Formats: sequence, C-alpha cells, structure tokens
Amino acid sequence: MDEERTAAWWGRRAWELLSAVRARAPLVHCVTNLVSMDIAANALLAAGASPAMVHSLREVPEFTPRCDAVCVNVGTLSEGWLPSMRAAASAGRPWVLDPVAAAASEFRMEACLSLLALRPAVVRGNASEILALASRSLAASSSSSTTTFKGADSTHDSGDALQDAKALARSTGAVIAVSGAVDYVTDGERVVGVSNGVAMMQKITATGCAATALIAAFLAVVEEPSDAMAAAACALAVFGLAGEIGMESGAKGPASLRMHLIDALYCLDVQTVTSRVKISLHS
Ligand SMILES: Nc1ncnc2c1ncn2[C@@H]1O[C@H](COP(=O)(O)OP(=O)(O)OP(=O)(O)O)[C@@H](O)[C@H]1O
Ligand SMILES: Cc1ncsc1CCO
Ligand SMILES: [Mg+2]
Repeated sequence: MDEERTAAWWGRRAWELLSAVRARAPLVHCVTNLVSMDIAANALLAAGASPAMVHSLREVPEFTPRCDAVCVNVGTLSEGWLPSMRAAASAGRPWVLDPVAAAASEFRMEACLSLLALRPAVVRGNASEILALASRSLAASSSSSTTTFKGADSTHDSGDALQDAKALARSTGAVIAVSGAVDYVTDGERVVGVSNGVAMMQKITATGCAATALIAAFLAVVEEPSDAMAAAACALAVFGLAGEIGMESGAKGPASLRMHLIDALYCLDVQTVTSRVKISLHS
C-alpha cells in the first residue's frame, strides 16, 4: 500500500465513496437471505443507495444487467434460489458474495464454491465462514479447523482467519473481508484493518449481511475494479462508525441499536467520517 495512505487519507476516501453513493444512488441487486432483507434494504437506503431484492430466475437475467452492483448471500439457501444467484453473479456487474454459514452442509459449501468460481470482486464473511471456505477451497494448503460450528455466528476471531483470507484472495482473485472486532480486508498481498464498530452489532441479526450489501453499493461507485479493497474497507468503516454513533445515541440493546445505527448511517457528515474512520495498513 502506498505510503500516503494514512488514517487521514482513508477518512477522506471513505467520505468520497459515501458521498458518491449518496450522489449516484446506485441500484444494488440483492439475492439475499430472508432474515436480512429488511436490514440490508434499510442500510442501503440510509447510505443513499437504491436496494432491490429480486430472486426469481424469470426476472434476474433481465433485471441484473440494469443494476450497478450485486450482492449474493446464501443465508437461507434453497435449491430454487441457487440458479438465480448464479445468474445474478454472471450478469457482468461488480458483485459481492456473503458465504453465510458456509459449513452448514455440503450443499451450501458446494454452492459457495461454485459462486466463488464466478469471480466475485469481494467476499465478506465472519471468521468462521472465511476459514471454512478457505479450508475447502484450498484443501491442501489450509490448516484451519472448523470443529466449533455455530451456524451464521462466528466462533473465531477475525485475526484467526487472516492467513487463510490472504491465501483465498490469492487463489480466487477476490478481495476477502473478514468481519469482527477488527475487520480485515485483503487482496492477498496487502491487508488493511478496520477498527470501527461495537460488539453489540453481533447481537442484531444480519448486520453482517447488511455490511455486505453496503460493500456492493460502494463497489458500484469506485472508479476502477482494482479499488475493490477500498470499497470494502470504507463500507465496513462507515457501517461500523454508524454502529458506534448508534450506541452513543442512547441504544439500550440490539433493537434500539438497530434503529439508531440506521439513523446514524443516514446522518453521517464529512467531519464525523473524516475524523472517526479507523482504517490502517496491517503489517
Ligand atoms: N466485537 C466486535 N466489535 C466491534 N464490531 C464488531 C464486532 N463483531 C462484529 N462487529 C461488526 O459487526 C458487523 C457484522 O459483523 P459480524 O462478524 O457479526 O457478521 P456476521 O457474523 O456475518 O453477521 P450476520 O451473519 O448476522 O449477518 C461488522 O460491521 C463488524 O465490523
Ligand atoms: C440467522 C440466520 N439464519 C440464516 S441467515 C441468518 C441471518 C444472519 O446471517
Ligand atoms: Mg454473516
């Protein structure tokens, strides 16, 4: 990463990308799980994007090419939805994969691996999901274990998945984002850490899914596909910052944090973003 990419540089970049989302209102096509639809659509709207939850295979080939970015999330996968996911991923738009509970079943893991082969720009998962995906995708080289499995929740810290995330990025060409107390974002060579967020965000279902949808919105406004790393890091920072401000705004628990987080995302201003985004190069 270039030397000039200081914390201040990242703060300005995050503001630039959030402002571009607000100005251009990218249409983000989400083929996402049933639990996440509401919070993902609301997070996209609050950030200034336009969400569309469309999953019929009758519509996807016609609809997705007209969208600015795509979010594919396997959280409530069923046989009927997988062809829609594959079609949306193949529509030629920049897209993000969320491998929710990748290790839940062989069907789900195979689905994730087949989606990975369709070259997402970014994969965002929690540490357990990235470890599971890497251990199957890189069977020979990975040393990870997924013996503790809690479905959509992580049983690992994000740092536990960092080496596998780098290896997965190198083998797939995707930027890999591992969420957690620190979100790590890597293209296989460089790693940035995003330290925004509050632990209470884990107690709201589908915050990770909403973060993935936001990454898709940020991907839609970057100038170059090679900026996928900046899109992922800045989206995660902005989302985490909204969580911090939500908590400071009087949230008493997960339900009120959900409300305050969405309000905070909507209200973010230049001063807050440039001074509070915490992204740094991880050595
Ligand atoms: N301990 C933590 N401290 C601060 N922020 C956190 C912490 N854990 C998670 N987050 C933030 O919460 C958001 C969701 O991340 P998480 O890792 O919980 O996703 P997930 O497990 O995929 O969630 P879900 O499957 O419910 O959508 C991210 O923005 C992340 O940065
Ligand atoms: C709880 C849950 N189950 C399938 S998807 C989902 C939302 C969090 O990923
Ligand atoms: Mg998740």
